[in-house]
Amino acid sequence: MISLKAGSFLQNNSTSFSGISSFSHSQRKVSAPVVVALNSNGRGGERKFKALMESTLKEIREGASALDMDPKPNPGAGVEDVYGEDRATEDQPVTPWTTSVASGYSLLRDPHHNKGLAFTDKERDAHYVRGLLPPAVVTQELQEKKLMHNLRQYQVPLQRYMALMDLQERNQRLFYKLLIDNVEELLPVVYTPTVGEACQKYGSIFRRPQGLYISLKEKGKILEVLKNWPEKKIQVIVVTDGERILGLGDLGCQGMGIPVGKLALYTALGGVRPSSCLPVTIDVGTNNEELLKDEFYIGIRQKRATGQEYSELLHEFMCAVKQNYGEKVLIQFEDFANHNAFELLAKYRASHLVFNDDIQGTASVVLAGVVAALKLVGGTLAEHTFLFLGAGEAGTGIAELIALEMSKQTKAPIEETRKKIWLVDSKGLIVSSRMESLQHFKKPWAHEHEPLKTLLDAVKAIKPTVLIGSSGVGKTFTKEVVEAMASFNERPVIFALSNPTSQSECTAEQAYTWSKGRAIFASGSPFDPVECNGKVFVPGQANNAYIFPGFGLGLVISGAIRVHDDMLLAASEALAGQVTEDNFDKGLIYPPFCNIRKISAEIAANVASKAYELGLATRLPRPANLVKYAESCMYSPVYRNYR
Ligand SMILES: O=C([O-])CC(=O)C(=O)O
Ligand SMILES: [Mg+2]
Repeated sequence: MISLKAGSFLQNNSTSFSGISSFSHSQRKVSAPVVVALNSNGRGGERKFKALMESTLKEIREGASALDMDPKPNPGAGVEDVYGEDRATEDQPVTPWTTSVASGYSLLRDPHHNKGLAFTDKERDAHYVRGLLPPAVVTQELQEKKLMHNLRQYQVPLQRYMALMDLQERNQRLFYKLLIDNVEELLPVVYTPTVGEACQKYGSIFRRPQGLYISLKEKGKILEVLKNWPEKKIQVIVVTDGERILGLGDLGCQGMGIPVGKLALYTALGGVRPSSCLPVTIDVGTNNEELLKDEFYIGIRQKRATGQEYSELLHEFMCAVKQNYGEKVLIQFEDFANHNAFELLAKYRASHLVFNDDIQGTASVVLAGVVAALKLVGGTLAEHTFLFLGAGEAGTGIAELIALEMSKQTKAPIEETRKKIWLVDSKGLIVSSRMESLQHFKKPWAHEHEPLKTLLDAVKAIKPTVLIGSSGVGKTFTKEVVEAMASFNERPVIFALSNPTSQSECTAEQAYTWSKGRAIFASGSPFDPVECNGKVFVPGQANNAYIFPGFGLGLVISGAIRVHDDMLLAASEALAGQVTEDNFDKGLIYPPFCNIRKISAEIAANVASKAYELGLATRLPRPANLVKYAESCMYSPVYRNYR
């Protein structure tokens, strides 16, 4: 039994040699190695293993609990916590059935436990790392200071990205500490816009796999592939098929940067622990000719599979995930092309815990921004008129959520409230005479109007109070468009949502100068503050990064089994509620990102509360104070002491 377990450890971890050698270390001198208890459910075949291990592990168990657990409140003896792990208590210590062992050199090479120069002298002795490090012992804070200093030396954003990815591979806790403490500075590096460039060059900068690759070659074997992933307790999966990466189009297998980046934010911004996160890229080929010809391309070299071949692979994936991780694992769809995104969401929302960030997350964050903006411009939602450029996932997703909220507020049927919202696509204003040729997700927006070809014509005819860009095409909010908005609105609300920065419909500077400083502006990718007529304007970042980490945390802590639209409204309400008077005074419609963990806890609590109300939560009893509970569940990147 032991050899079987050791074998599977060998198979699943590239540290095979160290696994064996330090395991024998552990038999020689049991208090020496770092031992990590992964699970204590004592299931089936593992029982025997547990019994066999029991005597050996007795002495080293103290060390185990020091490493395994985050310093969090104990929800009760023998109680499974939200991470599905049993917590040790005085009368009921954790009894590990699976161990992985790392000490000495392999400990320094293990990003989950490596602390670099922060290993104390005692730890260096106890864990066989003495002499493997230079003599200085430093704090995590000093390491952080040094890394930030080094990062700032790089002028090229992609170099910063690569340095951060290296850090994540080297020392996970330090990576998250850096990200959490410097969120405003580092978000544009690990996320939009730099992550877009990283995906474009992913084949060249690829060093180590950071997630699972499921290609057509894995058809029929997806369950096995999932089992190859070293972590077993997965709670959040972000999956892409790479067909519409940000506004950059089809990047095939190189879209992996997106799930990796999104999940880094799940941990840093939402506190979901890194070991519970799984990035996945489904590779069904790419229609990107340049990539197909690129010798460094890392995906399968063929045109995209479509139709039955595509949906069978996706279905196998969805079933395997549920079979392997259960009902409560969240699957976040990210950057799928429109045609698949809507279909996948509709197909799986009743049977799986699924969430499409581009449709639903973006909708929730924009609704929050619009609600906050109304405090500055006045009027209720239903008193405003909305015009979108772009009728894809983001555009129709936002439009629908705004219509839903309007309908809740006014009690008017949603068919009525939709009439306050107009969409322009590549063929012009969406109107009823185009109904026949429209894709199904555009049909609800085909209102009675004469056909109009351009955005400018539509702006002049519809006279929207709120203009939202979600087209993925940059520079489309021209001077004429912004000036037209400013001609009939005292405070035009303008959201340029497309990512990365190169695809933004206009820049912050353009919005402010062309509107003579009157626009209330937010964008998907970050822009620096702008000075206009002697005044400084701080643009908002209407990015789904405000929502998905807290939203996911809310689902996790309540054990939700399905996503309901009311949860999106709950998330949106919580976010809008975090904008302070002080923020409004500065013209801000989103709270600053530096408070994001607090914001995420509020969002999580509101979402969890809705899950309980709707009877979709399985974690019982409901914690009395959901905000406090959400905060207590958040991952802390502070180093642990290894006794
Ligand atoms: O990643 C982002 O910044 C927002 C997003 O989901 C997208 O643009 O597809
Ligand atoms: Mg996206």
